Amino acid sequence: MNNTTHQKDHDNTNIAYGLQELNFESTIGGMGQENNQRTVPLIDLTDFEQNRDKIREQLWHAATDIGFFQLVNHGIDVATVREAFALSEQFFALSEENKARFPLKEGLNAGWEFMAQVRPSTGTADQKESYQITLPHMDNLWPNQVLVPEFQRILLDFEQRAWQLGMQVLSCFAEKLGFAQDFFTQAHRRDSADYQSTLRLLHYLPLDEGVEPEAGLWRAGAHTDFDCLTMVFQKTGQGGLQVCPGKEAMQRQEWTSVIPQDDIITCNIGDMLMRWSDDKLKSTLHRVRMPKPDEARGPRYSMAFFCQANKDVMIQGPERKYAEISARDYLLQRINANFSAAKAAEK
Ligand SMILES: O=C(O)CCC(=O)C(=O)O
Ligand SMILES: [Fe+2]
Repeated sequence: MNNTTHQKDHDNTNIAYGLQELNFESTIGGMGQENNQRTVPLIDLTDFEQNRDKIREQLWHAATDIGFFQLVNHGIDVATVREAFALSEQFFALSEENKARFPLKEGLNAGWEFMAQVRPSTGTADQKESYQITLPHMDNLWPNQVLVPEFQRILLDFEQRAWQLGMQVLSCFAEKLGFAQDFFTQAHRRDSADYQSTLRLLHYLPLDEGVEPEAGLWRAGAHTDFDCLTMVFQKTGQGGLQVCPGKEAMQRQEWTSVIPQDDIITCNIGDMLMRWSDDKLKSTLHRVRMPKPDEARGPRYSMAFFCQANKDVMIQGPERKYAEISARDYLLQRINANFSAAKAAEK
C-alpha cells in the first residue's frame, strides 16, 4: 500500500468515527427520565503512592464501567478550590464590556465566550458563559491586577495543581494499558508550545424569577468530552450534572444525577482516551440540566480541567484498534464535526 492510499484509509476511518458519534449525539438531546439508583463511584486518594495498587484497580473499574468517578482526599486543599471559585465569580461579575476585552481565540480554547457553544445534541446554545485558560495562548487574555487582583497568579497555580492530579490519575490508566507509568505525563507536557490542556471556568446563568425556561434549553446539552480525562470542580448545592452510562441507559434515555460537593472532584473519561485505550475506557454521555421549578434558580459555577494530549503526540491503543492519529488532528476533526452539525441544526 503506498503512502497516499494508506493516508486515505486513515481519513476514512476517522470520518466514519466522527459521523457515528454525531448521529448518536443528535438523538440524545431530549429530556429522558431520571434513574438515581445508579451511583458514581467515590475513590479515596489518601496516601496515593502507598495505596497505588488499590487505587489503580478502583479507577480502572470505574472508568471501564460507568466512565465517571469522584475523587476525595485528592490533595488539592478545599481552601485552594474555593479561592479559585472566588476569582471565577469575580471575573464573571465584570461588565460585558470588560469581559469582551478577552475574547475567545477561535479554535484555541483560550479566552471568554458568552452563550456561544451550540451542542449537536440539542441545536441550542448552552445557557452559560466560560473563560478558558490554555497556557500557550494566553497573550492579552489575563485581566490585570486592577480588574481582578491575583487572578493570573492564583489560577496559574491552580491549573498546575489540577494538571498534576490529572497526571496522577492517568498514570494508573497507563499502567493498566501496558504503557510506562509516566506515558501520559510525557504526552501532556506543560512546558511545550504544543500543550493543549485547558482549565475552563464556567458560569451557568441564573433563571429569571417567575419565568419558566423554554423547553429545549440546557445549561450544557448532552455531550461526550473530546479529551483524555476531565476533572470537574463543583459546589455543594449547585447540582444539575447528569450522566447516561452505557447502551442500555441510552436506549431507555435514563439519566443519573451526580451530587456535587466542594471537596470532591467529579471526573470522566473523554473520547481521546477511549480511542487510546481501544475503547476499554468509556467516554460517557453527560449534560447539565436546568433547575426544576422547585429548585434554586441562582447561578451555577463549576471549573473543568481537560487533560488533552499535546498536539504533536500520536494516539494509538496497545491493540491498534484504530489508525494512528495526532492529538492535533483528532481534536480538529471532533471540533469540525461539531461545527458542521451545529450549522446543519440551524437549517
Ligand atoms: O459543569 C459541569 O458540571 C460539567 C461541565 C461539562 O460537562 C463540560 O464542560 O464538558
Ligand atoms: Fe463535559
